Amino acid sequence: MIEVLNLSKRYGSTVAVDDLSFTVRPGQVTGFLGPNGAGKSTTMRMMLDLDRPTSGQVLVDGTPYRRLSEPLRRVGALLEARAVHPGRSAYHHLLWLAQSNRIPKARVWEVLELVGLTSVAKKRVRGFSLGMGQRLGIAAALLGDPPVLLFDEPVNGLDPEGVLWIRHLMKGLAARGRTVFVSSHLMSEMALTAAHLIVIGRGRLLADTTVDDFVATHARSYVRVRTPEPERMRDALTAAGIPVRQAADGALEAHGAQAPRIGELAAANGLTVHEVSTQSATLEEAFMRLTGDTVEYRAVGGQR
Ligand SMILES: Nc1ncnc2c1ncn2[C@@H]1O[C@H](COP(=O)(O)OP(=O)(O)OP(=O)(O)O)[C@@H](O)[C@H]1O
Repeated sequence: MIEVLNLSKRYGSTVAVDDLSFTVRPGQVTGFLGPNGAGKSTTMRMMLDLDRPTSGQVLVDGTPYRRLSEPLRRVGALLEARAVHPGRSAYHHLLWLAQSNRIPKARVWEVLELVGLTSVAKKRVRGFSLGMGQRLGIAAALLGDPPVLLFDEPVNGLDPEGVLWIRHLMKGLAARGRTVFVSSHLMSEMALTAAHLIVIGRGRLLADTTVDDFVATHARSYVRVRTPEPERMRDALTAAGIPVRQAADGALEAHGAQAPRIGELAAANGLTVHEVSTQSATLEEAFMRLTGDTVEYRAVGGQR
């Protein structure tokens, strides 16, 4: 379990993390979301004592990180910019980490196998692709078989097979009772991986809830209708009290009614329809709606 307690971090006049409190529980994958600059990496660094809080604290299974003995056995972490000596091999990098935490040598080969790097274990890290570097970082996180795991953008640089692998890995770890906390900008992937979400914006907590609740609360499903007579269809929907708007491609979007009702209305009015499809609410849409006002960097004229 990870407890974040009234955590704040200032860099000069920038408030990176602002009185943040939440708990990450074992047995499920918890996603950590927020726009660029929201304070996710800063929060994760403070969880690992790589950055000192201005105020507040983080407890890992009841203890601050700096007081953990053999920390790799308690918390495994993949942070975005992981420092690996480029002249070292993957094997020697992991061996060096293992020895500092009294982890047996055999475990090094085990994690190399687990992340699929056995065949390049003795090659220098300098020649590694982005994806191989990610796998090595994940191997390091798993080395001490810790109960708590933090991953900052773990699918960064991974190909589709790698993305699928990490999804199964994280879910598997959670299913075996681990605490798994993972940040990502890939909403579709997060929707498939996480059960719970912590969402922050400008360093503040915006949501602490299940993925299903989050989507249901912040995004709405609607029915998309294409017809050669959009004006008549719009009138029929409006007369039935169903709010409707027109999409950029000319299709109608009917809100607050199910597809069968729309089909029945079309039939009752003698309207031809070419499409009546339910558009399910997505995590991405919910995220955009909730965090829209907290986005720090946005392209001029950018569409949301
Ligand atoms: N070492 C630092 N010195 C000064 N400001 C910093 C430092 N680290 C982070 N910040 C600032 O703190 C804020 C939060 O940054 P942070 O990297 O934690 O956000 P993030 O949510 O991880 O963003 P991203 O999604 O882009 O990785 C930003 O405004 C950033 O510019």
